[in-house]
Amino acid sequence: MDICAVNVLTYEEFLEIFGNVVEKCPLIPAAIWTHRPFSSLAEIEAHISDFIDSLSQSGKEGILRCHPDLAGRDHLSGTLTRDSQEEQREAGMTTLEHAELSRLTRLNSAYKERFGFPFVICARMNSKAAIMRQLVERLENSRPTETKRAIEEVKKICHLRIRYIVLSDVPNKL
Ligand SMILES: NC(=O)NC1=NC(=O)NC1=O
Repeated sequence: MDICAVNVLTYEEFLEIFGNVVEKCPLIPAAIWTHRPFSSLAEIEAHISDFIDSLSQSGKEGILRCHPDLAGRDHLSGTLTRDSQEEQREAGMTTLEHAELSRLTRLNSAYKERFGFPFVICARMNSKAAIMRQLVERLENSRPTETKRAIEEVKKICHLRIRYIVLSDVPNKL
């Protein structure tokens, strides 16, 4: 799907395809629809990034809270979105040993306790070991630093989801 094809989509088609590029935040593509026609996919990503950056701290935390834990409740209950399910599978989150799962669950809880939002990382860009390492390291961050860091990960996830949509031409449903 090239940018010309994107620009002729109706709003409903655009939301159907791009609605989940930021996990469970269809408001964001709904909002940047205003800026069409887009000159490139990079421009779509730039508008999404600008929208996120314009949010208050609580708005940014809201986006982070829309993300499912890695190997967490949504994964265990089979209610992950298709995107998250695929990303978590690729990062080895669905084949954790019992001890690995226990440690990840404990660290995820400690992280959420400290920051009030879940640990978010672009799973497709990290191995299982790298994810665990980052979780331990980022637990030590200040809240402002960690909010910024987590939002950077949200943008990386968004970037890969948009690329996947364009390259695979597969509609992106919630
Ligand atoms: N808490 C998370 O980092 N979740 C996720 N990262 C991804 O790349 N996909 C997810 O579901």
